[in-house]
Amino acid sequence: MMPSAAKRLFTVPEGVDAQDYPEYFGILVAALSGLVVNFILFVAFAYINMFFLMSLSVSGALFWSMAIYFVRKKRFVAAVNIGVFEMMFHVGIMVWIVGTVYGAQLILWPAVVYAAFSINKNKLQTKLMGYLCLIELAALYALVPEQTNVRPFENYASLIFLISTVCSAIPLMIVLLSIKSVQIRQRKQLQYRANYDNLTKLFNRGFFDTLLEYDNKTLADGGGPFCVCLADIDHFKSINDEHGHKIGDQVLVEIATILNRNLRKSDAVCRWGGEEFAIILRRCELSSALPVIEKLKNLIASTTFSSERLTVTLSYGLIQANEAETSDGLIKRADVLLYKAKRRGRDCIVLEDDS
Ligand SMILES: Nc1nc2c(ncn2[C@@H]2O[C@H](COP(=O)(O)OP(=O)(O)OP(=O)(O)O)[C@@H](O)[C@H]2O)c(=O)[nH]1
Repeated sequence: MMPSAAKRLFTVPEGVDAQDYPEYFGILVAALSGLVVNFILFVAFAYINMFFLMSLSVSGALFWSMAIYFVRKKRFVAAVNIGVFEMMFHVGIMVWIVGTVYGAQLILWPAVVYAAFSINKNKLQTKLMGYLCLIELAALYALVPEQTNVRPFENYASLIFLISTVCSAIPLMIVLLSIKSVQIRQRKQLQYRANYDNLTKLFNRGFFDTLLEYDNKTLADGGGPFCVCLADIDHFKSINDEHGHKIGDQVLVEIATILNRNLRKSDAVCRWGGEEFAIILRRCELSSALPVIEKLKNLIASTTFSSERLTVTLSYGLIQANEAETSDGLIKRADVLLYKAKRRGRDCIVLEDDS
């Protein structure tokens, strides 16, 4: 079982959005790794009585603890800056004392990448910190004389260099993979927002247009027939006016759920506009589409919506797609029928041959 302090540490603080989780955990894991590394260094230096380097590890641990504190306080930029500063400071002094042969300077590579971590950090600050790390790296190579005789490490230079390489590569990988997961999550979110309606989670109009064009092409290429239905909530304005927008939103979401659940997987439903929905019924003619829409109409009419237990009806315009018809033409035909349904007193389905 995870001890309660560790559990608390990995419990995301209130106010951190799900989209910021990779950033939060990336910074937290990097800071915890920094803390652990400094602890190990402290023990190692204590073992060989190197008191100054021990105190350096203590200061390093303090900086990483501060970084953890800031990330918990949702101050991601401050946490990153403290981490980068710790790495620069620590590496600079270490290399000044023991030289470059032991590879402590390699930790500046993950520092460059870590500098770019927080999304909220401005570009100039990120660039500046990255370049400072690189300038420090170059300066250490240029100014610090090579030393291979630092006691008691004189016979272990290549082994310590290998350990430094691994210890630099691991945080580099952690930071790069965290940045990658932030990127993937953001791309998925963008794709979702481009295709779906935020409130009802149905397809949005833009994506529906694309589907409709595809279905038109399929029909022209000899694919099966399909139907399109436009449906609009009746007197929705009065629901908003009498019960408020929040209840109006609830009604929209609940209607969307009914439409989605009661259509086949191969059909498609979208939020066409404010209180209007569009449906594609695939591989069916008007005679089989009508009972489906009638079923939806009856289901909605017999359901009570929202916490206010409202009854709601919709008006419907239903058409079958003709060959060589544009998406715009299809929607216009369905819209004319929907308008007719409204004029007929609402809560009804209108087809083209209805007089
Ligand atoms: N709550 C909520 N209301 C919305 C949203 N989008 C549009 N509306 C409302 O939907 C209402 C549409 O009103 P109208 O176009 O007059 O239509 P109606 O009252 O449904 O009347 P008919 O369509 O003629 O039956 C307006 O009051 C809009 O503010 C939304 O996302 N949430």
